Formats: sequence, structure tokens, C-alpha cells
Amino acid sequence: MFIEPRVGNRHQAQKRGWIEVICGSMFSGKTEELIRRLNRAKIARQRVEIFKPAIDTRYHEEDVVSHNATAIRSTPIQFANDMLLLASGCDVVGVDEAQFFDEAITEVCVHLANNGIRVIVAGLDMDYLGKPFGPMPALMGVAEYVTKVHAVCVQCGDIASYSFRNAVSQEKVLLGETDSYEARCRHCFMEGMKGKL
Ligand SMILES: Nc1ncnc2c1ncn2[C@@H]1O[C@H](COP(=O)(O)OP(=O)(O)O)[C@@H](O)[C@H]1O
Ligand SMILES: Cc1cn([C@H]2C[C@H](O)[C@@H](COP(=O)(O)O)O2)c(=O)[nH]c1=O
Ligand SMILES: [Zn+2]
Repeated sequence: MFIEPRVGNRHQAQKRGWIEVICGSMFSGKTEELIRRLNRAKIARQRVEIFKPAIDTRYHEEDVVSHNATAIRSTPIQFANDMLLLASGCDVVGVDEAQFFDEAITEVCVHLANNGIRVIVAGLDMDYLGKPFGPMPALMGVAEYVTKVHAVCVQCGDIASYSFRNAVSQEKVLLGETDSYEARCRHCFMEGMKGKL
């Protein structure tokens, strides 16, 4: 489990920022882990702002909601740059579904962290083809802490790192749940892809 780093006495007067990335497949617990960290920050009376891409309205217009129905209020935004203004004056910034944001998100997160903000970003590391998703590799590169979480393969029960798409669509972006996707291990993902290629 991720434990918040303690800032030593020498730095207590000075606000220090950093970047945390939570990545993995669909159903791996990224959103639950993001909400857990943000709730702990709120308990510590830190000022928290949470953002999600405006396109992700699957469960709720505004809340970030996990597949297990845990939820936290957020601000839907269209562009990563929107965070710069909205996050001013806060201690912690949380971002869900980061894979859907434009490439500018990396620079924005670096800017916020350089200005003393703890930035926690959750997102899919791979798309339905098993390829790196959008800005996630760049975000992992600039992060101090990267946590990869795993789902359970619905085919064999092993740990799952892949999001297998059942729906017939080749669009990179296709919002969905268990109706369109399955968490799968490498072996079961490759087996499923054989039938598609
Ligand atoms: N195949 C699966 N493996 C693990 N958890 C699953 C699976 N299918 C559904 N879940 C549920 O999804 C929850 C995690 O949801 P969430 O945090 O929203 O994941 P993510 O944001 O990574 O998609 C789990 O606690 C569990 O209740
Ligand atoms: C693999 C993959 C997923 N998506 C969509 C499907 C869901 O709406 C989100 C992921 O949500 P989660 O919180 O991680 O479960 O992304 C997509 O658009 N394209 C893909 O390749
Ligand atoms: Zn499997």
C-alpha cells in the first residue's frame, strides 16, 4: 500500500511538490486507490482539487466513481491546461482517467509539482490493443512514484494487466464497462487477440 512520504523538519516551512502515478488495466483499482489517497489528504485538512476529462460521464457527470461505487466530487475539464487556473491555492491535485487528456497534461503536472503541489494521477497504461495509452508513459517518466495495480483475469483468475475489448470497435476511445471490456492476463489477452487479428 502506498504511504504518503513524510517531509522532514528541514523542509516543513517550505511546501514540496511531487507526482504520483497510479496505472493498470481496467478494473485494477486505480480509481479506488486514487480516492483512498485523496480522502486521506482531506482528513489531513489539505486543500484538494480533483479533475476528470469531461468526456467521461459513464457513472456521473461530476463525481469520480469507481466500479465498486466509491465516489468523490470532481471538476470535469476539457483540456489539461484548465487545471492550472483551477488548482491554484490547493495542496493536492487528483486526476482520474488521465489517458484521455492531451499531451500537455505532463507539462501541467510538472508545473504544479514544481509549485509545491502533490499531484496524483490515475490512468490506463495500455489501450485495448495492449499499446501505451496517450500521455501515460510520459507521466510515468516524470513521476517520483509509480504504482501499478492489477485486476483479476476473468478468464483464468491470474493477475490481469490488460483490458480486452469485447465490443466491435476500432476506435481508440470507447467508453464502457463490463459490457465492452474484460480484465485479462497476458496469456488470455493474447488468446483473445488471435481471434481478432
Ligand atoms: N476483473 C476484476 N478484477 C478486479 N476487480 C474487479 C474486476 N471486475 C470488477 N471489479 C471491481 O472493480 C473494483 C475496482 O474498480 P476501480 O477502482 O474503478 O478500477 P479502475 O479504476 O482500475 O478501473 C474492484 O474493487 C472490484 O469491485
Ligand atoms: C482499454 C480502453 C478503455 N477505454 C475506456 C473504457 C472506460 O470508459 C475507460 C477506462 O476506465 P477505467 O476506470 O480504467 O475502468 O477507458 C477506451 O476508451 N479505450 C481503450 O482502449
Ligand atoms: Zn487469464
